[in-house]
Amino acid sequence: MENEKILIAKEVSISHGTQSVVQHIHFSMEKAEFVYLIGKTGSGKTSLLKTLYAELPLQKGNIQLLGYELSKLDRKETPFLRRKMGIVFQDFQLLTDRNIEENLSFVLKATGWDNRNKIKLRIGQVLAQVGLFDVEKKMPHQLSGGEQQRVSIARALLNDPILLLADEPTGNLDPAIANEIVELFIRINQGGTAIIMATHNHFFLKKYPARVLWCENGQVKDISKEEVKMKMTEP
Ligand SMILES: Nc1ncnc2c1ncn2[C@@H]1O[C@H](COP(=O)(O)OP(=O)(O)OP(=O)(O)O)[C@@H](O)[C@H]1O
Repeated sequence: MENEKILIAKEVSISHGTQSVVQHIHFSMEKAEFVYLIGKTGSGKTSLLKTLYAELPLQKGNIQLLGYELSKLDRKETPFLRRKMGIVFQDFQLLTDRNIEENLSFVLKATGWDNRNKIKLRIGQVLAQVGLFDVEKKMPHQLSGGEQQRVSIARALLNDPILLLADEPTGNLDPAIANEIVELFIRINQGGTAIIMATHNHFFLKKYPARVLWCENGQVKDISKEEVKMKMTEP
């Protein structure tokens, strides 16, 4: 269906104890959209992504996400919501004592996969999707940072998510590798997966333009290409 909304956030406020992070924000997202969530350190990007991933309970407002209403989410429903999403972190978060195949099969087994051949096949598919071959038996430390981030993206793709959340996924990578990772996200998005990529790096906006949600002063707002240009020239 065209213009199908996968996320509708209304009157959402997020706080940590008495510290308010964002107030009364509204935004929505359609199927297969690519959205940058841009904002300085501390502006609330991670808190918003954690709320979407149901890691932080939604205290104020409503978020309809992939068929669930987060303000009414039952704890038992959380794994089912998460199965429709993938998440990628700045620091990869691979299990350092297991090889790549074991890192990925761990997630599949935890989400109900039990057929060894199907598990092997799926792992090969997602690794190929992120451009990695013959890495199954390697340990995370035997891979470069960029390769480790590709593995973590492969892990996020295992259950064919509708929405991928990426929190500063290029923060630990040098610029050339960071560009390759953004290009990979764009390819994944072109395959139909919606993506929210949080970053404080404005340079991607110029090279890879897309919709921008700007996070500043407790607000999260859609901004136009012109506003993006103006913000990028601000000191
Ligand atoms: N668990 C927590 N307890 C208390 N305050 C928190 C917690 N997590 C974040 N904060 C505060 O909330 C505000 C928003 O933080 P958040 O991590 O969401 O911002 P961010 O835009 O993702 O920043 P960064 O780019 O540094 O990750 C900050 O002032 C931070 O100190």
